[in-house]
Formats: sequence, C-alpha cells, structure tokens
Amino acid sequence: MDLSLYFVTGRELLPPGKEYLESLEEALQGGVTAVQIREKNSDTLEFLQIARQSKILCMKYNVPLIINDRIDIALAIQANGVHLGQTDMPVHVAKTLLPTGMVIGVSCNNMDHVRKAIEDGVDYIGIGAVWGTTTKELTNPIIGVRGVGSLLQALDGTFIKAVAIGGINSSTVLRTLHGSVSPSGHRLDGIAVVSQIAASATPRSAAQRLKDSFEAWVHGFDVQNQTVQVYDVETIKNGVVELLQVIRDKNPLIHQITNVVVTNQSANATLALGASPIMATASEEMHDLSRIPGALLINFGTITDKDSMILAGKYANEAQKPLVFDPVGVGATQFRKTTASELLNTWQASVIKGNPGEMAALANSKEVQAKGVDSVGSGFADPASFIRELAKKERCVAVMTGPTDWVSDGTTVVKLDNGRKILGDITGSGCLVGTCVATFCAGASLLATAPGTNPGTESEKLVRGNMLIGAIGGVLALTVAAECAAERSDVHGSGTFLPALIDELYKLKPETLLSRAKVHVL
Ligand SMILES: Nc1ncnc2c1ncn2[C@@H]1O[C@H](COP(=O)(O)OP(=O)(O)OP(=O)(O)O)[C@@H](O)[C@H]1O
Ligand SMILES: Cc1ncsc1CCO
Repeated sequence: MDLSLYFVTGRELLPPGKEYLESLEEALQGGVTAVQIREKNSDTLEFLQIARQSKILCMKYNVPLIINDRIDIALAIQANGVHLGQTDMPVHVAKTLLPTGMVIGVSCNNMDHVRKAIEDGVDYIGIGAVWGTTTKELTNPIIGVRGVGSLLQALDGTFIKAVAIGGINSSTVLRTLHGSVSPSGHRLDGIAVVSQIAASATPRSAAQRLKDSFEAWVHGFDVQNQTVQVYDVETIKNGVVELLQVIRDKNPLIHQITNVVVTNQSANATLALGASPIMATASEEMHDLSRIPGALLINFGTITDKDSMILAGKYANEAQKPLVFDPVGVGATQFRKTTASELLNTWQASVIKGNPGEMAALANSKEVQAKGVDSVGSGFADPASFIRELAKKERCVAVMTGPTDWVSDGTTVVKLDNGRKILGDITGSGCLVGTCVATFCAGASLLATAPGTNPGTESEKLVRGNMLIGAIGGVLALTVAAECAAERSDVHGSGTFLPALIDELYKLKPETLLSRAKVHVL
C-alpha cells in the first residue's frame, strides 16, 4: 500500500460552495495515494453512506480506503483497512473481527504506543501531532519534528510503515520530511494531510503540490544515501579558500539576530571577512531579509526576539539559505532549553555551533557541565563520536568549539587544531566563530546558486551549498586570524587582542589559511 500522500477527510473543513465528493475526487486526481474517512460527528447511517460513496470514487482511482475507528462500517463497505486511535478498539480485538488482508493502522505519539503497535503487528502507524493543528490532533501532544526520528528508529527491522500527521502543509512538508529521519536512516513512508487538502478550494493542485514535494524529497534522500562523499585535507583546505574568495567577491548579506554583548564585534568581523552584516531583529522585516542572498545567524545569548527567531528561520528554510544556530548557554536555564527545542522543532538549522557544555545540553548528555555561557571541565571522552551522533540526530552540520574544534555532518568528522588560549579571555569568541561560520556558509550557498547552476534541481532541499566546508571555513578563519593576532607585538592582553583579531580577519590571505590550517579528517 502506497501511503506517500495519505489524505484524511474532514467534511467540516470544506470551503463554502465545495461539495464533499467533488473535493474528494479532485484530491484523488491530484495524486492522493490513500484515503481515510474520518467522520467524528456523523451518526451511523450518514457515516455508512459517506463511506460507500467514497469507496466508489477511491476504486475508480485505484486508491485504498481506510475507515477511522468504526470497524462495523469498514466491514459493511469492505474497506481496505481501519485506523484506530489509542482509545479506540484494541488491535488484538480488531484482528479477531476483521478479515485477513484488511489493513490496520494505529495513531502513536510516544514510544510506548510504537512498541505496542509493533507487538500487535499493525500494518502502519500514524505519528503525530508533528505540528500544532486545527483539526482533531489538537488533543494529542505535539511531539515536534525532532521527536519523530526516534520513534521511526523503533520500526527498524519491521515491515510497519509510518506516516506523520498534524499540521503538515506545503510550507511545513520539507521540514517535516527532512527532520523526521532516525539516526539509523529510517525515513517516513508518507505524510498524512487533512486541512491543506480538505479545506482547499482547489484540492487537486493542493494534493499535487504535496505529492511533488514528497517525491522530490524522497528522490533527493535516496541520491544522498547513495553518494558517499569522501573528504581529504587538501579538498577541504582548497574548498575553504575558494569560499573566502566568493565572500570577498560577492559580499553576501549576513543577517544576524544575536546577543547584545557581541553585536558590534560580530558586525565588524563580518565586514572584515568581506561580507555585509545586518543585525535586524524586528519580526516585520524577517521576510524581506530572507529574500537577499547570504545567510542567517541565530544566536540566543540574550533571548529577546524569540518570535523573530522563529520567523526568520522559517523564511531562511523556504529560501534555501544557510541558517547557523548558536544556542548560547542553552544548559543554563529551563527557558533556554525550551526555546532551543521550540526553534529546532520549527526550522532546520544548517549548522549548530556550541561549546561542549552547550552541545551536551542540546543532546541531553550529562557528560559535560556548563556554568552560564561557559563550558566546564575538559570536555567529552570521545568528542568525535559525540559530534557525529549529534549531527546525525539533528540532521545538520555540528560544530563543537574548544581548544580543539570538531566539525561533523553526521558522517565525516573533522578535527581542527588552530586557535590560541587567549580566545577564551575575550567575551563572545564562540559567538565570533558563529558569525564566521555563517559568513562562510553564505559563501558556500552563493557558490551553489551561482549563475549556471540549476536552481530547479534541488527544490527538495532546505539549504543549498556545502555546509560542512562552510562550517570548517568559519572556524579556520577565526582561529587562524587569532594565531596571527596573538603573535603581534602590539598585543599585550585581551583588550588589545580583540581589535588585532578583527585586523587579522581583515588581512586574512588564502596562503595564510593554507599554510596554518591544521585539519585532520577522521
Ligand atoms: N585553549 C584554546 N586554545 C586554542 N583555541 C581555543 C582555546 N579555547 C578556545 N579556543 C578557540 O576559541 C573559539 C571559541 O571557542 P570557545 O569554546 O571558547 O567558545 P565559547 O565558550 O562559546 O565562547 P563565548 O561563550 O565567549 O562566546 C574556538 O574557535 C576555539 O578554537
Ligand atoms: C556573556 C554573555 N552573556 C550572554 S551572551 C554572552 C556572550 C558570550 O557568549
């Protein structure tokens, strides 16, 4: 059974003037691959009639029909399956009533539900609610995009299919699919959609758009899984130098929502590298800024603009622009933890950068502690494995700073050994790394979208360009510049070091980067 575009009906959502059967037929023409009839407010006779009429249409388009909750209706019309909620008929009882071959699906919103569904031998599960929604799933807890992956991992080795449900529409679909992959690589088999189709005046095109997005994404996912990119030190260094040139030639806009402590030095570091900073925080301007080529940095050192952070990130994903997230001091307060979770469940970061204390807090690890914005202790026993797993789980590039910097895309791990201890003596050196990473990622994005590259071929992506090289470039630029600055005779302490660091970013030459960079591919 093809569950890729699983339409759950909602007659109460029909727009004025639209008949139910007309809407359903258009949805089927648009490419819906499975239909579930959900009638929460109808009596038995009405439900039966709707189910019967829907079945005729579904058969015409050779699409399976599933009945929500009501086993008697499913039996009466010989539906292809039933869908059971957690408070509906238990699966083992349903199995005794249903003929073999009739599909059983179950709603799940936590690991216990998934384990039970596996034990009961269901055919598919509907995981939700992924997003907030105006339809039935409102009563279910919102698990967020990042919650779906771990539930999918439990299905490894089974034949049980999975769809996600709850608030999936054309603007959330790619984020949902990209984020809903388990660390083992288990992806969704489909998306369940209610209002985007049911409430549409043009359900055919609504369905078509969703199906196109799903197919494009699956294709991109398969291609990515088949291509193992192997990096060597020379390729990385040359890639970084190429990005520095792109930044200086093209002067990308680096939109930064950052903390009040580092705003000025971050803007100066951006200019020194050859890019153009804008430190804009009003939600009204987030959309306009997202349309300009470059990158977005979200640093929540002082969280005063959460709504803008949410909006800006969504628009950056839509525009396929790099989004660098710096969860400053995320372990310090519950508010920061909750905010990080909310942000990461809303948009997809291209790069997450933090010190070991911040990265541990994001991963719910107790191995490294933090004090305010600082990391405490000597870090992880096995930083390479930690960062690879975090990158895999968050589905992005992860950068962990410290005396040694670690960068991973979930497959490759790169260890960077540049920098000077004095970086720890100025405030916001980690924030400066974030700014430099965003600037180099902007370079990578511009390189990937330069005239001559085909914009239509990567419509399934949330970001274009090589974010691993961008992240490495940002770290190397800052740490190599720091070495040059620390060696200057006019630097006498942290006060004179900061302006010297900006100078050295300004003067940074490709040959200095190439000769000083200490890059190790693990
Ligand atoms: N002992 C050290 N030797 C060399 N480089 C260092 C050392 N400590 C930090 N760095 C460099 O300083 C940069 C910032 O890393 P750090 O982990 O100190 O950030 P942070 O704790 O987030 O800083 P902040 O909170 O002040 O922004 C990194 O690029 C890292 O390589
Ligand atoms: C000191 C400080 N407090 C909030 S953000 C920040 C900058 C370094 O992370």
